[in-house]
Amino acid sequence: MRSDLDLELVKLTKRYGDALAVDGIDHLFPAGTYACLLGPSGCGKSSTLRMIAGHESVSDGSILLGGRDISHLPPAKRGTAMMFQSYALFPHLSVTENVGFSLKMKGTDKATRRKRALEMLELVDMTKFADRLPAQLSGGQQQRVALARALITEPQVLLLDEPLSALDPFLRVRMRGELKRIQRELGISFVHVTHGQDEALALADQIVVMNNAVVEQAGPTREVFDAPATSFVARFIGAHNVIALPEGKVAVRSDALRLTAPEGAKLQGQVIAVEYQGTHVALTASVSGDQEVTALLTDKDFFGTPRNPGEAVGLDWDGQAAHPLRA
Ligand SMILES: Nc1ncnc2c1ncn2[C@@H]1O[C@H](COP(=O)(O)OP(=O)(O)OP(=O)(O)O)[C@@H](O)[C@H]1O
Repeated sequence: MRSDLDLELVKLTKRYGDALAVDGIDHLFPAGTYACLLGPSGCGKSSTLRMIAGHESVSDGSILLGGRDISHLPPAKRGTAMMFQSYALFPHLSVTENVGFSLKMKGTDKATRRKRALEMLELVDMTKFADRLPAQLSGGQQQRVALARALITEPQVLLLDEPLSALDPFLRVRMRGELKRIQRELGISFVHVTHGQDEALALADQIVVMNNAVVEQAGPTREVFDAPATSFVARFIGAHNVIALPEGKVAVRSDALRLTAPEGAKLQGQVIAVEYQGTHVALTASVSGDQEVTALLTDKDFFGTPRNPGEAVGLDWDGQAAHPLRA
C-alpha cells in the first residue's frame, strides 16, 4: 500500500559531463523505512543521496515524496534533511544554538528555539552538553549534535551520508544502535549511505545494493542476504560462496556448507586454510575448476572432526541453500 510519505525515485539519473554516475534508478522507499544504500566506492550512492537532498541537480528522472515532485525544489522545501559525514557544526555557536540554527533562519523566536533544541538534544541524549561549544565535544558527541540539528527541521526523510565512518569501531557500533532507536521513535524514513555491509545488515529494513551507477538488487535486508541475485551482490554482501556448477552459478551461504567424506559430496576439494574465529571456524578448500569455497563451521562441529590443510574433504549443502545467480 502506498503511503503519503513514500519516497520514490523514478528513472533518476546523474551525469557529470560525459560520466554517468547514476543511471536511471527506479526505487520506492516505503514511509517509515530504514534503508541503506550499499555499494563500493564510486557506484553512485552519494550522488543519489545528494540528489534526493537537493544538494546536487537531477540530470533526468524525478524524485517524489508523498507523490509530490520535489526534484527541483530547494533543499529546505523538500521535507528532507541531510546529515553529513563531516558534521559541519558552527564552531562559535553553542550546542543548543547549533541545533536551533535552522529555526532562527525561519524567524522562530528565541524561547521556542531553545525549547525545541533541548527536546532534540534529549532525543539524542546530549542534554548535559547543551551549553558547550563544538570544540569541547568528542567526535561521537558532535555527531549527535549534527543529528539533532538535522532532525529539528522535522524532516519526513533523513538522509545520512556515511554517518559512522569517522567514528572508532566501538563508538560506531554504539551509534548504530542509537540511529536505529531514533528512527524507530520518530517513525520517519532514514536513507543511509554506507559501503559497509555489516552496517547495512545491522541497521536496514531495506537494502539497495548499487554497482556501476545502477541498482543491482533491492529488497528487505534478509531477503537480499538470503538470496543474492548476482555474483556481485553475493560477494559484496559477504558470507557467501559463488560456486560455478555445470547447471550455472549459484550462491551458497558459507554457514550452509557441510564437510563430508569426499565420496558422493557435491564438491570434492582440498583444505587450504583453517581460520579460528572464536565461535566459528572458517575452512577454505580448493575445489575443481580452480575455485575456492569457504565453509563457516561452529567451533563445536569443527573441533568434533578437526581438519588440516592438505586434507581431502567433501562439501555439501541442502538443495534449497543454493540460489541461482542471474549474472
Ligand atoms: N562533482 C563531481 N564531478 C564529476 N564526477 C563526479 C562528481 N561527484 C562524483 N563524481 C563521479 O561520479 C561517480 C559516482 O560518485 P559517488 O560519489 O556518487 O559514488 P559513491 O558510491 O558515493 O562513492 P564513495 O563511497 O567513494 O563516496 C564516481 O565515478 C565519481 O568519480
